[in-house]
Amino acid sequence: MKTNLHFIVNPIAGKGRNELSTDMLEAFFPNSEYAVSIKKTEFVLHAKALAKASIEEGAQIIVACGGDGTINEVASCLVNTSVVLGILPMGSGNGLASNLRIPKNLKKALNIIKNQKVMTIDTGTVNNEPFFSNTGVGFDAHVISDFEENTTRQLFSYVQSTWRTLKKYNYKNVVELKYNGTTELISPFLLFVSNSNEMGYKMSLTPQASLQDGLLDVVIVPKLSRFKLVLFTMLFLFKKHHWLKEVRFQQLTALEIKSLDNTILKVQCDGGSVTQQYSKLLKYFLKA
Ligand SMILES: Nc1ncnc2c1ncn2[C@@H]1O[C@H](COP(=O)(O)OP(=O)(O)OP(=O)(O)O)[C@@H](O)[C@H]1O
Repeated sequence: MKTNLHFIVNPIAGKGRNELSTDMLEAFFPNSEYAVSIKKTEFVLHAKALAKASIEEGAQIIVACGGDGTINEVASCLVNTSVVLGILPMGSGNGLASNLRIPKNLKKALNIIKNQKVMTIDTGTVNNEPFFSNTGVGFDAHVISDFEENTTRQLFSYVQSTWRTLKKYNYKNVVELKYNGTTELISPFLLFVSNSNEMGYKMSLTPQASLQDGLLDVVIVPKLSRFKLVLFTMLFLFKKHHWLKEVRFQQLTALEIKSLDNTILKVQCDGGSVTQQYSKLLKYFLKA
């Protein structure tokens, strides 16, 4: 019986203009052994609808071709199913693919799919919405929110968004955190929850995180002085932010973040979808 293999391509991810040639796919996946289907996303969340349709069409492997946002949309539909997720990194940061050591080189990445090297990874949820790489409430969410308004999706756009956010970010929010039997109040600069050891572009707030350890790695950073903010940024670039005493790390399987002043929290989930994810109470869980 032929393997039913579907590719869902986000044409605007990364540098944009992403395409897959049928000829190239046929060379890897001959018609005699595979029934290949290629679908293109046309709008935000389209990958989700296409993945659901592919499952109904009997796909056994669905390949997300894009960045962490595309992977999130496709993989969300595959959790707790027997359908296998494939990844062709075509995004900007490609954090999850990099953590999984999936090369950006198309042919090498296709070889991994062809060899059907399958592994199981942990899945996090925030208010029941799955995430696979990371999510956050705080500075990262505001950077992503600014980034979403950019027309280009490249490293320079992230740098611009980070700079703009640094200038305007304020710390009015007070939130209550509940985890591991502890409750604390914090006015956060950063509350970053990660399953993966990479955010993209080889950068990481949680280099020690593992996709298979059954734990979420959380970085908690309170409001910082301007001097400490610059220091934090410099240290982060060299993965040395743990040198600052204000930076705390936790490993956990459940976390609750509650906005105490009734402010709606801005949330980023796998580097996108900020507008879908505003809430006053966020419940995070890890499903190993
Ligand atoms: N045709 C389209 N037009 C506009 N947006 C789209 C289209 N297809 C998909 N999208 C949206 O593009 C967004 C970005 O996708 P993705 O995260 O995969 O790329 P990226 O941001 O460049 O990469 P990374 O997340 O690795 O940095 C997703 O939120 C997705 O819903």
